[in-house]
Amino acid sequence: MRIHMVIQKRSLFDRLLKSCFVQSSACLFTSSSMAKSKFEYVRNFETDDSCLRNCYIVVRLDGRNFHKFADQHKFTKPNDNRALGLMTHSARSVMAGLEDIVIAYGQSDEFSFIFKKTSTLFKRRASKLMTHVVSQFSSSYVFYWKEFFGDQPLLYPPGFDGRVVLYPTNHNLRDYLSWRQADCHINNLYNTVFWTLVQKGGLTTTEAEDRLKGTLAADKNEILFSEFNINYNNESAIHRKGTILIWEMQEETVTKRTKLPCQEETDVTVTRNRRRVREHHCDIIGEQFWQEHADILEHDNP
Ligand SMILES: Nc1nc2c(ncn2[C@@H]2O[C@H](COP(=O)(O)OP(=O)(O)OP(=O)(O)O)[C@@H](O)[C@H]2O)c(=O)[nH]1
Ligand SMILES: [Mg+2]
Ligand SMILES: [Mg+2]
Repeated sequence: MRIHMVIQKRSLFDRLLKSCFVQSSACLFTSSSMAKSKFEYVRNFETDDSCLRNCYIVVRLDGRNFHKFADQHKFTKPNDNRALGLMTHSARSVMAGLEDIVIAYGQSDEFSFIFKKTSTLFKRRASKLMTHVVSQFSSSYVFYWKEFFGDQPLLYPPGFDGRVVLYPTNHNLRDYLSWRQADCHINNLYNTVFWTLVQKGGLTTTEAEDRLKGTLAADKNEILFSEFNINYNNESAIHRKGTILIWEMQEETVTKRTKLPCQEETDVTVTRNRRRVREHHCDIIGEQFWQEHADILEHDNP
């Protein structure tokens, strides 16, 4: 009985204390619109992560543990076009929402988004830029999953990591993109030979691995050509080169039904130029792509 009383007193005391606290803190917020709460100082713990001016801002995301994710969702080997299509569709959704992205490049489970040098989006704060890109991409990946994978259910929520890298010159940025495309080429050539040896050559995965140990690109091309009559250069460009997304002006013709005063309703054809994201699967290491799309890169600073 005594214990019960003590507990009751204690909870009454707690409630009183709580109500006092709520009233006093409410006071802090409402007494004057200029007043700041005593907690305001914690803002100062935030660090300034704004990206250096005059640099391209690259946000690269990459699927978390996609080796396992691909196995569990029965991705075809070495390349799954449903998976690549979904990656590209999600990247388009990122670009559509963030117009300062001038080019994006994707392969395998990764995508890089390049913001123009002069972008002032989110005050160039790295964390804001990166989280917007990665969250928009991730939610799109899940949202559009069924459109690409049909009856294959999504078994668990996939995750993507993100990083921000700054490149001060066009030369650096082009080398960055060349690095990613070279990576795509190296991995795809290896995977193509590896899975051809397994799927068409009847080798076990261990035997195929042993066979490829120490081989150069020329050796891999030779195995494909002489043993399987496959010319690697004729393999699909999306797998060899990856995916490049850029903005391009596209003429769009729409028919509108209009009615002028004192006239009957008529169909009027209107043509306008619209900015659209276009997909390419070409070489971006050489000069040609950059000459054909000279507006992507800004002039280097003097
Ligand atoms: N079968 C198949 N697997 C793919 C495809 N695209 C990506 N993957 C898998 O995804 C992996 C991506 O490589 P990484 O990003 O280096 O490795 P990860 O397993 O995602 O690991 P972390 O990125 O470090 O979390 C590849 O090694 C493949 O196993 C595809 O089209 N088909
Ligand atoms: Mg990954
Ligand atoms: Mg990867």
